[in-house]
Amino acid sequence: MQKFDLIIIGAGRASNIAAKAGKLGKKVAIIEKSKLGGTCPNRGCVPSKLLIGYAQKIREIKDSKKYFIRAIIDDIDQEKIFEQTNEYISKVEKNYENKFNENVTVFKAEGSFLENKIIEVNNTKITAPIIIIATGTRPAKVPFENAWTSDDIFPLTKKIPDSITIVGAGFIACELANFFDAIGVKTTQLVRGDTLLENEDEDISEIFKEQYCKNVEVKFNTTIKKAKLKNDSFEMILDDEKIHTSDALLYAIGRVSNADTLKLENTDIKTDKRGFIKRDKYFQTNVEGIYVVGDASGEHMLQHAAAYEMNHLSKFLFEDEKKALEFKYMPHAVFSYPEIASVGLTEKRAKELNINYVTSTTSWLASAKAQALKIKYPKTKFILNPETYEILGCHLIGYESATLIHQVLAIMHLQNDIRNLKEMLYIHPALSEALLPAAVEAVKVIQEYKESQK
Ligand SMILES: Cc1cc2nc3c(=O)[nH]c(=O)nc-3n(C[C@H](O)[C@H](O)[C@H](O)COP(=O)(O)OP(=O)(O)OC[C@H]3O[C@@H](n4cnc5c(N)ncnc54)[C@H](O)[C@@H]3O)c2cc1C
Ligand SMILES: NC(=O)c1ccc[n+]([C@@H]2O[C@H](COP(=O)([O-])OP(=O)(O)OC[C@H]3O[C@@H](n4cnc5c(N)ncnc54)[C@H](O)[C@@H]3O)[C@@H](O)[C@H]2O)c1
Repeated sequence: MQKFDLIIIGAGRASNIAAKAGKLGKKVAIIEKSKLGGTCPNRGCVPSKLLIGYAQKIREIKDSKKYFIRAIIDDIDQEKIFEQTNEYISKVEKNYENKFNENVTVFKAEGSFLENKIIEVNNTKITAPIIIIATGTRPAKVPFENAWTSDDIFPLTKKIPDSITIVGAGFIACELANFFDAIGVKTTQLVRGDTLLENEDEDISEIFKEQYCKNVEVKFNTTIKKAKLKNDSFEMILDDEKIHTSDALLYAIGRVSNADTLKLENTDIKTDKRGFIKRDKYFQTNVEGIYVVGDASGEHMLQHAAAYEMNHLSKFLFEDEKKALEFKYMPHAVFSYPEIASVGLTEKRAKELNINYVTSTTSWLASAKAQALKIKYPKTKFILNPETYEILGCHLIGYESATLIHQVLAIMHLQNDIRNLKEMLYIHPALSEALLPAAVEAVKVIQEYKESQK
């Protein structure tokens, strides 16, 4: 049996914990069955955002008539787009290998538990007093043979399709369908309900739907009953019995836990109903010394959440941080066209929680920079506690929303009071200034509420 100070299963974001522990002189084993770096740089956030960069540029050119410019796109070199993205992916693993010093042993194989503190990898038994499970998720299984998931395009090794059908209405479907449509692949998105991005605040997802469907062809309230690949083309029968065809079919219908690969039945570790590993506020499973972080916990499924957690866990294990990490506000963004960013409660959630709240929704158009973008829909919606001025939720839709939301986040993290957003100084007429009238309106709404309570 080989003995280590620390074993990590899953070399996604947890690679950073291994590198840090190695530098501190700990004897570390890190086990990875696929590529070092995990989902985000190999088949997730980074390559998908590289693709979205092309889509963004193409959309701007296509929109240029608003600026009295008649621009014609002569050619989009789809091959080059994928070649460059594939090239980025091909370098990830080497970069990660270079993070580790001689104290870190990398096992390139699937790891699983023989018992609570004993792991088997490559027919070797290894043990450590501390084990971190950071095994992430994989795409939900596709219901038809030869259908793709996002893993099949990162890297894309097959022929670029002339047409694609994308099933789903969440993050991945709305980011990738926008991309494929923008680069000239005939794209159809199939949605089983009548909303896109159903977890966003309702007002925001409505605006999104209206704008997004101006570009991407979306069929709502439909599913595929049967699908078969015939002569390099998918023939699909939809639930209204209509036939739909495309070269490729991609499912983006959520992700599932990888915990089923760990042979947890040999341990006392408990999972929830969805198969994600349970943990306490210190990220510890019900077995002492075994921790679970990142997507493997099924809580946030976002890279910045995984990074935040893992950074905290390494301070907790190897420095003097002994407090639990509090995720007060977890933001996210959808990098589609339009772009959405959001933090905290949606109005629907506030209603479900039966809490006292008020809302304010403001257009960005008071800002000259926003006007210069020549789009009318950008909005800021706040959900606020009218007693305390606390920002409970903030939802943005419009150009660079993911960037803009950070000033709201900063206020929420420091001293959460919407009046701070109103009183701060803004550069005129930066796009960020669009949040000033939103804060002014939000404070007014709260004051009107307070008046009404007198
Ligand atoms: C297409 C796509 C786009 C995304 N875009 C964004 C975005 O824009 N912003 C954002 O915040 N998040 C995004 N995400 C989510 C983000 O990628 C994840 O939240 C993040 O990668 C989670 O990191 P992790 O380290 O917890 O898990 P992972 O990075 O998934 O790492 C887990 C690793 O464990 C390995 N593993 C699993 N089981 C075993 C085993 N038994 N033995 C050995 N190894 C094992 C896996 O091979 C994997 O490498 C995106 C995801 C996808 C799929
Ligand atoms: N910008 C970002 O931060 C970003 C981008 C991409 C992915 N991600 C992460 O990756 C995760 C996975 O993304 P995703 O888009 O696969 O999941 P998701 O949970 O965002 O969306 C899944 C979608 O599939 C639909 N769906 C589920 N089962 C279906 C079925 N059988 N038939 C038809 N539709 C079905 C759901 O209604 C939903 O619209 C996200 O939860 C997110 O955490 C984040």
